[in-house]
Amino acid sequence: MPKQRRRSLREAVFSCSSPVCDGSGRGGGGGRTRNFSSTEICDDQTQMAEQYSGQAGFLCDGKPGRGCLVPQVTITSDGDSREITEEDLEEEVNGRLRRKLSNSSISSNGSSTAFDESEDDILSDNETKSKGIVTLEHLGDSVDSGEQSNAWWKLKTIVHCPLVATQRRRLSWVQLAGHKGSFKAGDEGSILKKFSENEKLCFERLREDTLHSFVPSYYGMVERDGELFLKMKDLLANFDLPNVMDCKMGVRTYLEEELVRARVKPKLREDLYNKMMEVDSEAPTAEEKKQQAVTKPRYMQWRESLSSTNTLGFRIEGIKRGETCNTDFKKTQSKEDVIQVFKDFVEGKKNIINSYITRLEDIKQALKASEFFKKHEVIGSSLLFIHDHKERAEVWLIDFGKTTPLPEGEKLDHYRPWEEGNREDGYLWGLDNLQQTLSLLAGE
Ligand SMILES: O=P(O)(O)O[C@H]1[C@H](O)[C@@H](OP(=O)(O)O)[C@H](OP(=O)(O)O)[C@@H](OP(=O)(O)O)[C@H]1O
Ligand SMILES: Nc1ncnc2c1ncn2[C@@H]1O[C@H](COP(=O)(O)OP(=O)(O)O)[C@@H](O)[C@H]1O
Repeated sequence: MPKQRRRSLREAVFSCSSPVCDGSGRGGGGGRTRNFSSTEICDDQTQMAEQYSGQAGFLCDGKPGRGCLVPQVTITSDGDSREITEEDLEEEVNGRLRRKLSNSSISSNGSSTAFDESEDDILSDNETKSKGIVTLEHLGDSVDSGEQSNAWWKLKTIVHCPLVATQRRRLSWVQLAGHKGSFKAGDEGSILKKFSENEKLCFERLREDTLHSFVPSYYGMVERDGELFLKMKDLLANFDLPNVMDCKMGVRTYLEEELVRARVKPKLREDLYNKMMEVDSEAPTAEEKKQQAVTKPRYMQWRESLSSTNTLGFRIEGIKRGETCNTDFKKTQSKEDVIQVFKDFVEGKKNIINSYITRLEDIKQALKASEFFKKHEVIGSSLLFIHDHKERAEVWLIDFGKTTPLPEGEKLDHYRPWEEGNREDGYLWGLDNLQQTLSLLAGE
């Protein structure tokens, strides 16, 4: 998700093109979240809950032999959370909201369009960098150090505790990709994702689209502790210790405008250079080594060519399987490797593979019928695969932070190869390949 998400509540409220909350009550109404009290869990876990309390969340790391930190969002110090309502509009008019939010960390000079920051504006602080930045120190006790050479990390402390189902669920929420600190726990069955104007608009448009039943329900904007969030259905909520896979779709993972921006005003990124070096110290060119930095498109293109993004039109970002989690798939490129990863993920269970195949076909039909899909460049969006031991299996479309509308009257077919200017994303080509991959697995 792009960094443009930090905008003031004022801008967000006034730029809202449709009613702020859908009024469906699906998200639990008042939006006040429930504190995870340590008295609700067994004594052994009290300390753990306190330790996690207030963290932004755990994130899978992606480094071989480094930790995967699962459920940060599940136990947060709740703070005050409320939905942004029509009343806020009035309060804003009366100038009171600003005072209420005087300690807010939201920037008050956010941009007016979704992606109009210069390269310089993008990501200068650690907090907003994407996965790979992990609050490892907080998970020390739950990581089995005997497995440090293994990309799969156990989450022993977390899942072996004698908790009731809801508590177990809360403790097993996982963020497999994306930006550290993006998510917080919402009230029952919902999660909060850091506000992005662009993603909000997508959610609003998707409500009216054929795709709506394949996208997490959107419950509107909420404000918590002075920060804005999008409230949505927690797709893991109805599963018992689910296995989860994030597959990033498309042949391209950056926006054309990011490319243009990098050309006009290149921003050399040391953090991306370091991420590159961690995977392959031979990857940077001599010049990049000298600069100890790369541009974002260069990094993104390298990630695409290393993984299956360019060759298959999708890539595996991360997996949680049982008690373990792995985001070390940066070099998973060949069809055979991808099949093997899926095979391990579904533990060879045909029912699950078949449910996934059916669901993907339904998704494809919905995409082909979707007005939204025709008119949007879908970049960086993922399919989230979820199943559990009862062999329930679902696939959902998530992450619309970089899904952008085309100019009026233009359409994409999502199959054509990308050339700069045509804005094609290869989404359907990737979906065909994904379906084919699962069919090959089903036929084994
Ligand atoms: O997966 P790794 O190799 O860590 O690279 C990440 C992902 O591509 C992020 O996309 P996503 O959020 O879809 O996972 C992207 O965020 P954007 O979505 O903002 O492009 C990050 O850009 P920066 O956040 O600029 O570092 C980039 O560093
Ligand atoms: N609605 C949801 N329900 C459950 N998990 C989710 C949901 N949305 C996102 N996630 C988890 O969070 C991760 C990152 O989400 P994403 O929207 O891609 O964040 P970002 O915009 O920071 O890239 C996903 O890989 C998935 O594990």
